[in-house]
Amino acid sequence: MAPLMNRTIGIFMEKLAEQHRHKQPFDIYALFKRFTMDTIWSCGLGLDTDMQNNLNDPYLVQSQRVLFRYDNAIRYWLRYYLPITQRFISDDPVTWIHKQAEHLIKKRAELGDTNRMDLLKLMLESATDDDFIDDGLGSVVANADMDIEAPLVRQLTQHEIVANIYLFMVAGYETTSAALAYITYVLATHPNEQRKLQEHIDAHFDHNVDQDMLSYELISKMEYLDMFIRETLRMYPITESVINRQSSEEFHIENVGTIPVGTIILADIYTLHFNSDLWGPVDPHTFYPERFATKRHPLAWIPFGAGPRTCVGMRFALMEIKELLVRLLKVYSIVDCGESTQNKNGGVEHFDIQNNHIILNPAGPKNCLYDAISAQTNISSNELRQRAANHMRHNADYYLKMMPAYEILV
Ligand code: HEM
Repeated sequence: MAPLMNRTIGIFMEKLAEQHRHKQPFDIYALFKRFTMDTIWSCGLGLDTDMQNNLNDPYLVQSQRVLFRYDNAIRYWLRYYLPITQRFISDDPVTWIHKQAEHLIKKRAELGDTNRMDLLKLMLESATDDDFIDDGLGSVVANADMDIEAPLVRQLTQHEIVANIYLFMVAGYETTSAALAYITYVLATHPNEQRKLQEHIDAHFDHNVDQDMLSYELISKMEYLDMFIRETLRMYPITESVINRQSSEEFHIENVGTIPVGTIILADIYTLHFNSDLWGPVDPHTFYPERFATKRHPLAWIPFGAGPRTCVGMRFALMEIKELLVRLLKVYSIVDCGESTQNKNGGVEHFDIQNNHIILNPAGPKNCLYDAISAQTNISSNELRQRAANHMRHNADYYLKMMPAYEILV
């Protein structure tokens, strides 16, 4: 997969260089989104897309529409209740992607064995021609005799491969680009930590020799880089409402009460990630990557979830983020353009960290999360921030008591 990712990172660096030539602040989050979409289609699904150059790329357009839920809901409603509108309304994006996925599988099968190592190839290698596999694992009813992990011999039907292609696209695009945006935000607002990270990268990299991707082995040895990303995801977890489970049996928690069967339990990730007992002695509100050098509770950090249903793309996402950051920070520095953009004399010289520096508009929490939700609802982003803060306060005590139960459940 490395050469495939190298290609999309290469294009990203070209786009960055183009922006750099303008010497103007810009929104790097938009570039991250195109980069992650390009990477997931290319490394995961075997297409040589060029979404970073071509904003009209149909895969980019349709994939982004999938994520715009209200648009889809209205489309569905119209097509269902007013069939006459079907002629005028284009296919919904989900169907479009499913059709493309079927086409991709067929094309790959016709090509036979190729050298291209991507997710699709791995899935096809474990495919079966059967339409349905009755292994009992599709059942939602808990079964004491059932293994938690699927047996290794388990094969994938064509339908499952199509569904997985779709799932990877949805799960792997916005998450990773938002993570990159938060990291950029932290870099811009913590110049000392940024310098430290750049020195760390320089120490592992020979600038004169290494132009391409770092090997998996080398990048795995870069501990500070790893801690930097983990600390960012601790403070800015992307998917705070995704990690939930349903209790399959009744259980009791001291000082809380009895939790009935079927209760949906949502992990309150903010409370967990900002708990000073779990993350001290340095204040959890301080950005301090070195806190990861100390061994913590195994469930204290869960931006990718936990247990058998943990994020399957975690390693991929971390690798993608690391490779991109190494390339980016080798050449550029990220500069907060908040006040400096207001300065008519230019703030560039002021932040002379490396020879080749750039002002980027860091897409921080403001840009990434609340504004995106706000755009899809009628709730202002300030109101959403307020609600999130209240939610965190309200849940703090309760969640702490829930922790041991959560440990059992995952
Ligand atoms: C920074 C990036 C990412 C974050 C923060 C993230 C986070 C998560 C979280 C919290 C879950 C739910 C886990 C649970 O309930 O315990 C999840 C599930 C999942 N993620 Fe990710 N993810 C990221 C990147 C990716 C990527 C790049 C892919 C695909 C290549 C991916 C594919 C999936 C899939 C398929 C699931 C469902 C797993 C299952 O239910 O068995 N994710 N992710």
